[in-house]
Amino acid sequence: MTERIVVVGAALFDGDRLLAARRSAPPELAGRWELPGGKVEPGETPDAALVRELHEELGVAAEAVEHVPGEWPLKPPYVLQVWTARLLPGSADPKPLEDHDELRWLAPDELWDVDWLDQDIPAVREVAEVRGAGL
Ligand SMILES: Nc1nc2c([nH]c(=O)n2[C@H]2C[C@H](O)[C@@H](COP(=O)(O)OP(=O)(O)OP(=O)(O)O)O2)c(=O)[nH]1
Repeated sequence: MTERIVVVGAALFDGDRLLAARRSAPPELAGRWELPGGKVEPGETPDAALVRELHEELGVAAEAVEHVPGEWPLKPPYVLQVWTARLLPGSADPKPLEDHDELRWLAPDELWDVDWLDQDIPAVREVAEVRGAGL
């Protein structure tokens, strides 16, 4: 049995704009853009992990909204799952506190203006589809 560890990525929306985060580490990922998030810890639900990671990495209070169908392989044993998310009323604005050195809110026509990690491209495409479908 191979071990499988879920990494949750947040498709954090403000209206129709999606937050993209530029990684500052490790060297092989630095400079590329991703959905903020991280590894689900043992005993933790993915949506709780997402709320925790968004607080640690961006300093925001957010909630998971919907699971985006699909699962994308990362470097084994990791797999990426994605939830849409939104900021709670009164949350601070996101800041790149940990793991990232720049953030961008992308309008729908700017979705492909950043250099996403290769493995995030199919996930972002799926996010765009479910949002287009009115999720
Ligand atoms: N968070 C996140 N990680 C991703 C994405 N795409 C992708 O390949 N990864 C990779 C980068 C890392 O190797 C791994 C997640 O690591 P992480 O550094 O974000 O997770 P973490 O905060 O829990 O890490 P740690 O420092 O506590 O170990 O998944 C993505 O869209 N979001």
